[in-house]
Amino acid sequence: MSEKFKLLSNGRLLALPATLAVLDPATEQVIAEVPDCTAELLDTTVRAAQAAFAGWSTTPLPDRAARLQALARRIGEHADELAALLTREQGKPLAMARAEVLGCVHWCRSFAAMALPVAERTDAAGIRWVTQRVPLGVVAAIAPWNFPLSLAVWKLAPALLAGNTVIVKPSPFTPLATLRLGELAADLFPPGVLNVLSGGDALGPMLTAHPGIAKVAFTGSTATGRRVMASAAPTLKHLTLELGGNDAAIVMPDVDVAKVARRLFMGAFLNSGQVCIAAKRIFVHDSIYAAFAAAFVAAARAAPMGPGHQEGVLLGPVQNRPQYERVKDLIAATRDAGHRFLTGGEVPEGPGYFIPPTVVDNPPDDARVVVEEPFGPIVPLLRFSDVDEVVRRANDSEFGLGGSVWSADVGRARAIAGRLQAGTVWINNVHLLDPQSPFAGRKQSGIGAENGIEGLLEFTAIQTLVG
Ligand SMILES: NC(=O)c1ccc[n+]([C@@H]2O[C@H](COP(=O)([O-])OP(=O)(O)OC[C@H]3O[C@@H](n4cnc5c(N)ncnc54)[C@H](O)[C@@H]3O)[C@@H](O)[C@H]2O)c1
Ligand SMILES: O=S(=O)(O)c1ccc(CO)cc1
Repeated sequence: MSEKFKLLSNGRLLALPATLAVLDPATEQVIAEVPDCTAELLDTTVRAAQAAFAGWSTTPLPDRAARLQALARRIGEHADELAALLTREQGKPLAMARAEVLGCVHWCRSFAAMALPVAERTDAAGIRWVTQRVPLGVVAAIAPWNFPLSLAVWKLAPALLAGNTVIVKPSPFTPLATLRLGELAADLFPPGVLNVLSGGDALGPMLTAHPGIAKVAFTGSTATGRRVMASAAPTLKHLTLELGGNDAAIVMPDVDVAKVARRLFMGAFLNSGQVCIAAKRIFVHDSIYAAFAAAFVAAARAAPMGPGHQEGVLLGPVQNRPQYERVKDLIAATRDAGHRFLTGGEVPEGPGYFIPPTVVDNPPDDARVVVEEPFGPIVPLLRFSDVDEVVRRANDSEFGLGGSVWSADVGRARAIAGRLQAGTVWINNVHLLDPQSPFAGRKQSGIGAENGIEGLLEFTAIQTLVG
C-alpha cells in the first residue's frame, strides 16, 4: 500500500477522495497518493488566505521573522526525513537531497534577518515624504520538479516575511516533501497564512487565473512562464518568472585542465543535468580542447549512476517519463544529425528513467543540442579560438540565465563575464547561489528576481505617505 499524504488548507490537514499517484523515478513504482485539489477547495483556500492577510500583514515584522526562524528549526529537525522523501520522489542522490533541505534552513534564516526599507525626507515646504514597502496579499508560489523544496522555500520565505499569505503549489511529479513541509509548518503559522495544495495539471492554471491571488511567483519552463503571464494579465497580478536557461561555460587556454574538467562535469551533470543553471554549452579553447574532452569524458565514465538512496551514487534518474522521452529524443536527433558522442548516447532499458551522461563532440551551433535547453544528462563541448567569437556565440541564445568563465587570469575572466547577457555569471565557479544575492534571468529566462533584498521587495508594493 502506498503512503497517503495530506494538503494544508486554512490550518487544516486534509485528505481528499480524489488522489494522484506519485512515482519513484528509479523504479517507476507508485510510492504515494496525494490529494488532487478541486476548484472548490482552491477557492476556499484563497478566501481563507485573504482573510488571514489582515492579521498577518499587521503582525510586526520581527514576529513574522520569529515564525520563519521556527520554520527553519522545524525543517532542520526533520532534515533526514525530508531528504529521504526528496530522493524517493525526485531521484537525486541522498547527499544532494540533504543539501537541498539544509539550503531551505539557510534560506529561511537569511530572509528572517532581512528588513524592509523605509525612505523618509522632509521637503523645503516642511512636508514629510515616507516611502515604505507593503505586502501584496495572497501569493501563489509555483515550483518545478528539479529542486522541489528549495524552489518553494525561495518563494514562501520572503513572501511570508514581507507580510503576505501564501499558497504553495508543488509540481504533480514531486509534491511529497512539500506536502510534508506543510504538515510540519501547520502549527507554526495562524490558519490561512501558509497553505500547500497538491493537484494535477489543472491546478496551476486555476491558481494563476484566480482573482483572489495578488502575485504569482513561478519557477518552471519558459513555455509555461508565457502561459502564466497571459493568465495573470486580466487581473494585473504581480509576477516573478524564473524560467529556462542554456548557460555557456567558457574555458580559457590557461586553466588547470584536469581540475576544471572535473568541476564542469558536475556543473553540467549535477541532478542529472536537471538544473536551470547547469553548464549547458561548454566552450573550450581550441588549444586545450582534446585534453579537456579526455578529462571530461573520464569524469563522466567514472560517475556512479543508480537509485539516489544507494551509497556512492552521483547520478540519479531523470525525474519523470515526459522528460525522459524528451532527452531520449534529443539523443536520437543528435545521432541522426551525424554528430559524434564522446561518451553515452545509449539508453539502457528500464525500469527507471536512467540515462548515462552523454557528451557531444563539437556539434555546429545550430544543432538542437546546442540551441535547446536539454534539461537532462547530455551536453555539447564546443571549440572556440577567439574571445570576441566565443562571447558572440555564448550570447547567441534566447536564454540569459547564467554562465561561467574559467581562467587563471581572474581580471580577464571578469571582463569576459561582464560581456555575457546573463543574470548571473560565475568566475572559476558554477552553481553558487546565495540568499543575500539576487538571482534573475534575462531575455527568455525570466522577469524579476528571487533572493537578496531585490527578491524580497518583489513580494511588496510601494506606498508613499505624504504629509
Ligand atoms: N530559472 C529558474 O530558476 C529555474 C529553476 C528550476 C527550473 N527551471 C526550469 O523549469 C523547467 C523544468 O521544470 P518543470 O518541467 O516542472 O516546468 P513546468 O513549467 O512544466 O512546471 C513548473 C510548475 O508549473 C506548473 N504549471 C504547469 N503548467 C502551468 C500553467 N499553465 N499555469 C500555472 N502553473 C503551471 C507545474 O505543475 C509545476 O508546478 C526547465 O525549463 C528549467 O530550466 C527554471
Ligand atoms: O538552478 S536552479 O534549478 O534554479 C536551483 C535552485 C536551487 C538550488 C539549490 O537548492 C540549486 C539550483
